[in-house]
Parts: sequence; structure tokens; C-alpha cells
Amino acid sequence: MGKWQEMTKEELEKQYSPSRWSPWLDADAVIEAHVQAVSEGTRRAQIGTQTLLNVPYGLGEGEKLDVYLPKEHTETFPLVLYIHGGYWQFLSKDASGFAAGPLATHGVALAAVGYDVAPKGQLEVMVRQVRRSVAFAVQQYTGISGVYLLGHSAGAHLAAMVLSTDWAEFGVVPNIKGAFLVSGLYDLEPITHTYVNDVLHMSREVALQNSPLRCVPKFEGRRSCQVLITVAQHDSPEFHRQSQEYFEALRAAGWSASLLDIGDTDHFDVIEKLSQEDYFLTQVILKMISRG
Ligand SMILES: N[C@@H](CC(=O)c1ccccc1NC=O)C(=O)O
Repeated sequence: MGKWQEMTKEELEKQYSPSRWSPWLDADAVIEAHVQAVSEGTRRAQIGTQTLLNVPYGLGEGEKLDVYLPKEHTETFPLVLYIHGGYWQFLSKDASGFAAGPLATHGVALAAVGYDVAPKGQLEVMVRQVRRSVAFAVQQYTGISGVYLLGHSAGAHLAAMVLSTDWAEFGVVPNIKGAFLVSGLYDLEPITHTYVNDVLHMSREVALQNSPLRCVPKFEGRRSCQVLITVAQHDSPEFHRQSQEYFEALRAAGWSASLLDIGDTDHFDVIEKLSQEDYFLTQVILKMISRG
């Protein structure tokens, strides 16, 4: 596999079209199935948990959280903040509670983060919104025993940007105990050369400044934070490269990180299946949280 700089525009666009790599469904069908799966999974999670929908974390219309609590929750519990994917332009928090069921069964709360996707939002706006949502959550809910980030695809990019936050201006330093980054993007420069940027309009500077790969902070060893980077077996080679390089960059900066290639999954069902308790990644996440 050559470098992205040497690819034709056609090849680069294919690399960054996750729907074209599913071995099971064609591009349109896989996206349709994905929207269906996350919507249906979210509906089921809303029945099985206690919900607080549309909790504002800021003044903007899009700055809201959907919180899913275990039905019988104790006073303190871990909170997973879920940041949805969709190339910073599709999907919303409304269909992003599908992972809450199995978590709630084990006493873990989930909050699906809303943010302004493009064209309304620009990339830097989304990064700031997600950072603010994390600061808000830890200030609002004093019962949180630990915060975990869970992000898919573009949402894993936003979660990774949360890890590189200088919290000085947020008035709080969240105790982020772990991050689960699923099929994410950490190097945005190649994306500026694809159709994805037709709506985002990222400049090269914005792409560089908002690439987690280029802003990994040195890990200060005072607290523990585990980062799990996962990629789907049927993600494209460029997606695999992105995860591999971010993993190496985290390790080089002293972070505790691991990299996991999840067999028999594509870019979409790798996250959808978190609605199932017996899914491999659900079990890994529950285990990491239970270790605290
Ligand atoms: N053109 C993209 C579209 C895409 O990523 C997407 C579209 C709708 C809803 C979610 C998407 N991606 C990841 O969650 C693709 O090829 O998959």
C-alpha cells in the first residue's frame, strides 16, 4: 500500500468511503442498514434504561446530551460519553444511545453527545462543543466515579481531540479514565483532498491543527487513563494506517494505549453491535471499566 500522497484522487476517495469496503452489503445498503441499526438500537435502549433526554450543556440548539442511566442506579457510577460518527456531517445524538443497554445492566451510564454537524458546524466548533460537553458532564453530575470516552469514526476523532485538551480555560480537569476509539480518523490532511471536504471546507491549516496525530500531549503520569484504539477488520487500509499511527504516537508520548483489530466486522457493524451484551467489544469495554 502506497502513501496517500501518491494515490490518485479516485483511490484516495475510495479509501475514505467506508461504505465501499463492506464485504456484506453495497455502499447504499450498508449506510441504510447502519441508520436503521443505530435507530432501532437506541429505541430499545430507551425502553431498558432511565433517560434524561436533551439536557443542555450550552446555549446552542445543538448543544445537548441524551443521558441513559441504569434503572436502579447507585449513588456513584461510571459515565461513558458517546460521540457519534458520520464524517462530521451525518447522524445525531438522537440515534446514538444504542450502546446504553448492556452498559446500564452493569451499572454504567451513557450520555450521547449532540454537536453541530456541517454545514451548520465547522470542525473547530465541533471540537470545542465536545470538549465543553465533557467539562459540563463532570461538573453537573457529582456522582460520576469516572469518565470514559467512546467515539466512532469522526466521533473517535473528536474523542481523541478531547484527550489533547488543555483544560485550563474550562475551569475543571475531568478525570478521564479511559477512551475507546472505534474506527477513527486521526490525520485529517488526506481528507481535505476528498469529497468529504465538499461540505466541511477545512483548510489545510485547520486539518493540521485538528489532527490528533499531530497534537498528542505528553502523558503526565499522575492519573491513569487507558486508550483502546480499535479498527474493523474490513476497514480500508487508510483507516488501518490512521489507527496504527495514532497508537504509535500515543505510546511514544507515554500513554497507555492498545490497538485492536476486530475480526469479522466492517466500519459500521463494529459499533452497531455494542447494543449486544455478548459482542466482543462490549465485553472488552465492560472489563476495562470494571477495573476502574
Ligand atoms: N460516504 C461515507 C458516508 C458515511 O461515512 C456515513 C454516511 C451516513 C451515516 C454514517 C456514515 N458514516 C459513519 O458513521 C461512506 O462511504 O461511508
